Amino acid sequence: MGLRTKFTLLLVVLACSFMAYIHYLVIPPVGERALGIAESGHRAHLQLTAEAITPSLLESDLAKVYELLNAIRYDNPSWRQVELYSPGGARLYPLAEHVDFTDDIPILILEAPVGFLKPPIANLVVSVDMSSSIGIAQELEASLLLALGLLLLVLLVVVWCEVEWLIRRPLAQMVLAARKLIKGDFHAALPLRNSDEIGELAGAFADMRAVMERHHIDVAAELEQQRAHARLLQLEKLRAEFDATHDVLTGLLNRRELERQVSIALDQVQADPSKRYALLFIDLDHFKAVNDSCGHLAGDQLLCEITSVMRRRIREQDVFARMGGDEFAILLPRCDVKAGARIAHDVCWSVFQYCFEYDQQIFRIGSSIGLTELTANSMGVEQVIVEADAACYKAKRKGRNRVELADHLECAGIAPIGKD
Ligand SMILES: Nc1nc2c(ncn2[C@@H]2O[C@H](COP(=O)(O)OP(=O)(O)OP(=O)(O)O)[C@@H](O)[C@H]2O)c(=O)[nH]1
Repeated sequence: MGLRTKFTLLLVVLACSFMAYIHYLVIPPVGERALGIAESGHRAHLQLTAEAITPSLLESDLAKVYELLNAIRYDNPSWRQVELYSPGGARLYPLAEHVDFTDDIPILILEAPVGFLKPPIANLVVSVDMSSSIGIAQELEASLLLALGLLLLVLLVVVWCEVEWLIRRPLAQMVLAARKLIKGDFHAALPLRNSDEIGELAGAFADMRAVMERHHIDVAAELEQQRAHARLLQLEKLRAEFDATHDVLTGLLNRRELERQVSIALDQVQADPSKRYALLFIDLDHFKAVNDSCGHLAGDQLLCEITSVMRRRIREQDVFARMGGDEFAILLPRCDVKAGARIAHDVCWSVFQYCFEYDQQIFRIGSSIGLTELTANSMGVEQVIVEADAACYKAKRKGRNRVELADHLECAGIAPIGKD
C-alpha cells in the first residue's frame, strides 16, 4: 500500500472521528442552548405580560385584562394558549375550556404570578408551541455541522496537498531516480534542494549520485585502459607466438616449427602407417654470388621472391619452412615418394626458370633438393631431417639443380632437370 493511500485513509479516519465528535458532543449543547434562550425570551415576555395586567386585575377590570391578553395572543402566534387562574384555581381567562395539546406538538408550559403579593392575585399560564424554536435550533445545528464539515474538508484537502507536494512526490521522484541509477542513468530529475528534511535528503542523494557517477567514470576509464592493455598483451602474445614459429624475413615457418610439424606427422604415421608424408630439403645454388655482387639486401630480396616462386608450386596444406640461410624445407602431407618427387621437380624447375634482376644485373640460380619419406620406421625428427639434408647434399655433389632421394629409398629414373 502506497504512502498516498495510507495517508488518505488516515485522513478519512481522522475526519470521521472529528465529525462524530462534533455531531454527538459539540452540536447538541448548542441546540439546547438555543432552546434555552428561546425559553428565557418567552419567560421574560410572560413576566412583562403579568406585570402589564396587574393594575387592571387589582381594579377587577377583567374586560381590560381580556383585551390585553387577547392582543398578546394575537401578537404571539407561538403562544397557543394563554390562561389566567385565580389563586383558588378558578379559570379567569379564557372562558372556554382548557385545550390538551397532542404529543406531536412540543408544548412548553410557563407560569408567572401576577402582582407582588404572596400568594399572588392570579397565575398567568401560557402554553408555548416550541416547534419553530426547535426548528430554528435544528437548523442552527445543521448549519453549524455543515460549516464545520466544510471547514474540515478544506483543511484536509490543504493538508493532503501539502503532504502530496512536500513529501510523497519528492520521495517518489527519488525512488525513480534511484531505480534509474541502478541502470546506470545518473541524470534523472530530483526534487529541489529545499531547506526541509526532504530537500536535504534530495541534496544528499544528488551528492551521492555525483560521487557515484565520478566513480563510475573512473572505473569505466580504468576498465577501458585494462581492456586496451589486454588487447595489447594479446597482440604481443600473438606476435611473440608468430615470431617464435616464423622466419622474420620471408614469413615462412621457422626450423623449430617445421620440426614440430614433422614430429606430429611422425606420430600420425606411426599411429596409421597408411598415412604418407614426404619431406623436401632445398638448398639454393649459387646464392652467395648475389650477396657478394649486390650485397645482403639484394640477397634478402631474392630470398623473399624465391619464396613466392616456390610457394606457387606447392599445395595449400603443405608445410613450407625456411631452415636458415638459403635452406628451405617442405613437408608434404598425403604424398608418397613418387608424388613428392613430382612436386620437388616442379619446385626445382620453377627456381631454375626464375631470373633475379638487381642493379641491372641478372642472376640465374637453382636449387638442390633432397627428398625423404616419413615412415613408421623413421627414427625421429632429427633423423628424418638429416636424411633429407643428406639427399640434398647428394644433389649438390651430383652437380646441383636437381632432386635426389634419401639413400635408403629405392626409386630409379629421377634425373636432373636442368644444368647450372
Ligand atoms: N642476404 C642474405 N644472405 C644470407 C642470409 N643467411 C645466410 N646468408 C648467406 O647465404 C650464403 C649461403 O652460403 P652457401 O650456401 O654456401 O652459398 P651458395 O652460393 O648457395 O653455395 P652452394 O650452396 O654451394 O651453391 C652465405 O654467404 C650466407 O652469408 C640472409 O638471411 N640473407
